[in-house]
Amino acid sequence: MAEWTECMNFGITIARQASKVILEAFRAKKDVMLKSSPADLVTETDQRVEKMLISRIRERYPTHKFIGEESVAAGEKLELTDSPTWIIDPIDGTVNFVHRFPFVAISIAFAVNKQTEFGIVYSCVEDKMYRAQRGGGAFVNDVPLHTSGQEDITKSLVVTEIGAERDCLALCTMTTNIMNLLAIPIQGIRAVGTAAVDMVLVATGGADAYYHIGMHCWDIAASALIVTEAGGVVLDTDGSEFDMMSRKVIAASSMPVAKRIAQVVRAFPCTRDDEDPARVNNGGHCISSGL
Ligand SMILES: O=P(O)(O)OC[C@@]1(O)O[C@H](CO)[C@@H](O)[C@@H]1O
Ligand SMILES: [Mg+2]
Ligand SMILES: [Mg+2]
Repeated sequence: MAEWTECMNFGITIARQASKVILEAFRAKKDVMLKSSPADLVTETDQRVEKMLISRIRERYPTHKFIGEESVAAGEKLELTDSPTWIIDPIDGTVNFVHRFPFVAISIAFAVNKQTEFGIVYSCVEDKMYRAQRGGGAFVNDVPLHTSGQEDITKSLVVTEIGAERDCLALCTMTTNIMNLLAIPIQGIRAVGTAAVDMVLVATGGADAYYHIGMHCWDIAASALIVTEAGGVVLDTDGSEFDMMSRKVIAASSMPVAKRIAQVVRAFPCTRDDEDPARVNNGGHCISSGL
């Protein structure tokens, strides 16, 4: 664990440097481009920040590998090997960034032998640096994090997102999931607009669970470790073992809450992140039957 502390501290330093670029652009006029749907946005700042992060890391660690959201969008192969790999979302919450909705995060995970060794989520506008090292606990601005420990779904506040999909199957599936959870009943549904921040809210105890279908490994690899190091549970939406490439996740305060959500939530068909992009419709989004 201590072996990668120096890497994590470097990641925190460059996340703070990148945040300055994001916050300066946050207030400026933006040129917005579309990716896989009218709600899947990217800006020049996303691309510039990712290039900046990768070049600074590559300069210091020339043998390390990268999985970056915007590099993959530009055609780079998404492959997690046993090599030390930085998994980066330069701006998680680009729709928020474009609208100046004040929740945008830089998400940086670091994996070796396909196991996440540390995760960093920097919520830039809030100036909250969430971090965790495997086996070392989870922190926000150096204050220890603990989940709520809530075991009763009827006393739970659940975070999710509608995501960028706009086809009927995805929208029907996601709204039905929300309706079925509310009918249990749970005490509320919230959506921040960034999967990384949604998930670290579970680590803070401010939310009791987060679930989503359709996000990518770069959105959640860092926050998944932050949740487990804060005493939480991270599973696939079907209740099986979490796999950052599956594009389906439940993060919860406890196993009973996680399992209860897995009983209720249904997923729409989603190609894995590490599947051949040629098999994927909509340029990387989930395949739907187009009902
Ligand atoms: O594209 P971005 O900004 O990096 O990611 C935005 C995001 O957090 O929003 C969606 C939920 O609305 C998730 O699928 C995705 O993780
Ligand atoms: Mg993202
Ligand atoms: Mg992003």
